[in-house]
Amino acid sequence: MNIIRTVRSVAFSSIPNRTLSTTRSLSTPSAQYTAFEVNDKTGIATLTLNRPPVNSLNLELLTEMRNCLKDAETNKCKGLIITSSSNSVFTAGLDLLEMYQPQDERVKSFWTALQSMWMELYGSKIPTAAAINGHAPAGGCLIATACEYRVMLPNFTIGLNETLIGIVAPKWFVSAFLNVVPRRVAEQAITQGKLFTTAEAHHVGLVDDVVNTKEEAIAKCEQFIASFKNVNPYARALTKQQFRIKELQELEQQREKDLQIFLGLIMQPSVQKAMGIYLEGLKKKSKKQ
Ligand SMILES: CCCCCCCCCCCCC/C=C/C(=O)SCCNC(=O)CCNC(=O)[C@H](O)C(C)(C)COP(=O)(O)OP(=O)(O)OC[C@H]1O[C@@H](n2cnc3c(N)ncnc32)[C@H](O)[C@@H]1OP(=O)(O)O
Repeated sequence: MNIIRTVRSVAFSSIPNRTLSTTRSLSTPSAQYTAFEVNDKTGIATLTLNRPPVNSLNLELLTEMRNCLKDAETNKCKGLIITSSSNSVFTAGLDLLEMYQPQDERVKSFWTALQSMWMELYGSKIPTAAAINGHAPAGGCLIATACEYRVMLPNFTIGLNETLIGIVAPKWFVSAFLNVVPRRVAEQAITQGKLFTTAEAHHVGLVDDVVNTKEEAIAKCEQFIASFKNVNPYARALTKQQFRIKELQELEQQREKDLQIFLGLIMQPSVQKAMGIYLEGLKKKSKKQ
């Protein structure tokens, strides 16, 4: 048994407030794209996405995220904060290269990993918060809306822009978005593929707060998590479940169908063509910078 395994077995509810070190890493030695740390004093876990240049969500990153989410719950962390190691991108959403001219088995594992990660995050028993310290299009917005609280830094963008790429945001992407913004705003924005600026996102309620630095964003998330300190965690988890069970059950029961719909859509020649053009545009823009 290595040190990391020993740490993993610690339940944070049993750690007194006066532990010596500030944070401890729970990342597995094989973690490539994430850093996962727990603050000894608060018991709050921070999952930092770290896949330069833009944290695009590939199979490996999604799998690591899911493992961290499970660990946070198993270790009875007081809450979980998701953030990014980049100064300008929270996550660029799904890795388009996983869906463009994909390999059969890999693309299936990729979508299945996305479903699993989302169900783990959306259904997490512990309080979850997103410190959005950069752009959060599409899959980035999906992660943010799966959390219970969002705080964002100024002058970035967030939203479900799938229609601009010629793809469709699945129902479970939409339902989480609908939890935080009014239906009318959601329908218009998602059909337009609208990316909201931070200020617009705050105005429509897509993010709860706006702050100027990553440190302030983390502090806001900690405050949100601390707001449950007098609440029974079991009662809290069951109450949260009542709000979220419908979407979770729906996806759980329809996982295979959802996968087949995804494959059917992305494998259409017109969709592949649109994705290719979009990727080309991103590459051209990146070369100009
Ligand atoms: C009847 C129907 C029922 C419903 C059916 C549903 C079926 C389901 C269908 C499928 C659903 C899929 C859902 C998809 C969700 C997604 O998340 S798709 C991804 C969407 N993401 C984006 O559009 C963001 C694109 N990226 C950007 O806009 C910018 O990169 C940025 C995030 C704003 C950052 O800008 P900047 O810092 O300037 O970086 P760049 O220079 O642009 O990029 C650097 C390199 O990274 C590459 N890249 C960027 N984003 C991605 C990405 N998402 N995937 C892969 N690669 C990406 C970019 O090309 C650059 O590469 P190089 O040129 O090689 O350096």
